[in-house]
Amino acid sequence: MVIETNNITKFYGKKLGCKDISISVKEGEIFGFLGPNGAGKSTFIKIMTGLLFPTSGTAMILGKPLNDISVRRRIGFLPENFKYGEWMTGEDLLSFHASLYKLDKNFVKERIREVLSLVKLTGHEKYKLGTYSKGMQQRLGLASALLPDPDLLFLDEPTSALDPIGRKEVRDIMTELKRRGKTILLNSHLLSEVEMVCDSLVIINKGSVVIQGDMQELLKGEEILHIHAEDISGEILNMLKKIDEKLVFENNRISMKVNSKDDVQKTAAIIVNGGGKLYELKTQGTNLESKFISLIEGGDKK
Ligand SMILES: Nc1ncnc2c1ncn2[C@@H]1O[C@H](COP(=O)(O)OP(=O)(O)OP(=O)(O)O)[C@@H](O)[C@H]1O
Repeated sequence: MVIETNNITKFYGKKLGCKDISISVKEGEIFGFLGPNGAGKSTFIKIMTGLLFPTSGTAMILGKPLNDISVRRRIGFLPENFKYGEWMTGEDLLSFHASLYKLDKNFVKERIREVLSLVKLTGHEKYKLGTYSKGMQQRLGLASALLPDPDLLFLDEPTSALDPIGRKEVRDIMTELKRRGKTILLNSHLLSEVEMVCDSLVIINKGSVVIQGDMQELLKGEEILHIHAEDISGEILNMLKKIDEKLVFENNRISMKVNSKDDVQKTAAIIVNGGGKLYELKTQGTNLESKFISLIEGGDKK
């Protein structure tokens, strides 16, 4: 495991930041770290990157305990809403960060050339940051986090301010980094994006873990069936309600939950054998957004 935490808890005085967070992040995966505003995500990321001390709990990062300073060189961090001086050029910024990372001077130029190429900013390094678009600034932030060639990257909302093209560019970089064997912990509110790139995820709410696991596993199972049919009798409806008692029937359209492929086939048979005219039947898997909302809202009602 690249990250293994054990009951990480942080109190700011009496105020809870996060509580008993135990997660496992595997090598080479993109791990989604999700939760509503104020859930405790930034608190946890700050603890992992050494910017905050936990009140209690332990963690191993890249095989070393949390407070081991040697690990910091192997970690890259792109904070949320970072802001750099507009008067600097891209090259100035990367050189400055390379000196903070204490990179070998003989190797800095070559490394800057590499990270610029990775984030597709080659040729822009002599321009001032004030002339960069938000997408370019974000990619430069990523380039800076990549300078020490980290094994583990923490990305805090890397695409929230970007348009769809900018998001795709950052997504492509994440995929390329994963291809190179890097591990990424991604904090994002853009759930469709998380669904596209992440292998596993954790959702936290009010400081605590609500659910965690493999993305495919978490989204497996329940599917929604959308049906267009005419001549749906009360008898057909009653039989369909045995599959989903909360189904919705309106204007010759039925939406219902099914748990297996068998249920899909059974549904079609009930309609056709009952004399209904079936025009369309399609399945839609549970998406991360609906799962997220049901978990968070369900938790709030408790
Ligand atoms: N420096 C601080 N002092 C006191 N309370 C804090 C501090 N930083 C965060 N908190 C509190 O800790 C809780 C978790 O905040 P945190 O910023 O970690 O959440 P988050 O999930 O990152 O939220 P967002 O998605 O809005 O960035 C919140 O209730 C917040 O008010």
